[in-house]
Amino acid sequence: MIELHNVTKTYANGTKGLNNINLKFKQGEFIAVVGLSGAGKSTLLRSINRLHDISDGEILINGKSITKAHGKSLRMIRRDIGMIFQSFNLVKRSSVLRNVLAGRVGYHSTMRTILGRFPKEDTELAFGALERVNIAEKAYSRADQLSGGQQQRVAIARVLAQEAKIILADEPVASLDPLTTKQVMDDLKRINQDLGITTIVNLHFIDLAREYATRIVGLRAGEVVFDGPVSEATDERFAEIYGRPILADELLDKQAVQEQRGEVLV
Ligand SMILES: Nc1ncnc2c1ncn2[C@@H]1O[C@H](COP(=O)(O)OP(=O)(O)OP(=O)(O)O)[C@@H](O)[C@H]1O
Repeated sequence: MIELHNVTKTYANGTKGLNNINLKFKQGEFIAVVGLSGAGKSTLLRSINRLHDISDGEILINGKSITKAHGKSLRMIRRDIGMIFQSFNLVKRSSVLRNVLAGRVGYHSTMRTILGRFPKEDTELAFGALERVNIAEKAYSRADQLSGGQQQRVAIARVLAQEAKIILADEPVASLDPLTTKQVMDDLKRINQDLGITTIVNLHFIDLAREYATRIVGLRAGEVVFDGPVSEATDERFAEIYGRPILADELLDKQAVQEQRGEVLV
């Protein structure tokens, strides 16, 4: 369970990234967070694993306050939370396997991980993770020799090797083409269903959010303006929330169709 109680994040320049947010996410949920650019989606995800310190309120992860934790207890809470980024965040010149093993650093001493001495069980875990996202054959390739979709799968495998109980994915498909986007979203969904990992994904495309999530949270100007099941997250409802109709570039399928036809997006 992830609980946000009256969470506000004010940046140093006075901008309110989040304004008095209250949310609860149950174990195993697949949540899509949607909203226009600047709505606070990244701030929300980065606050949950405390990449950002919040200014007010409290965030609890399985009953433990990540807001108040420090030292070893903070590291222990963070070990259960895996992060996936738009830009993959791999060590490009390292092998795929080494990148996936990086998910194990929270379990060992710094010296051991610097020397790259991971136990045999970790290597087995890493291969299992790569198999789950269907790229075990790439284990010894250099990360930067892989396509964007494959690199994002390595990032997913790294989170699996971490044995994370929560996955936070910040626009994980924003750098990918529509076909690869669906493959990566399929991986995230399968992992969510097979392993019961709570998954929170920031998405730009509303139709993609509807296709994969079970619950949608809509943000506007740092506030929750929608929180409900996919069935209620209609284009009409979002048009109301955004104060204007949904644009083609907010729908993946429409965008793909228009791109194929060589049409200009409106
Ligand atoms: N480091 C920062 N300093 C000051 N303001 C920031 C900082 N990071 C984000 N903001 C502001 O906080 C608000 C929320 O930003 P955030 O990046 O969370 O939005 P977002 O919904 O993820 O948007 P995008 O899809 O463009 O990434 C915006 O007004 C943004 O300009």
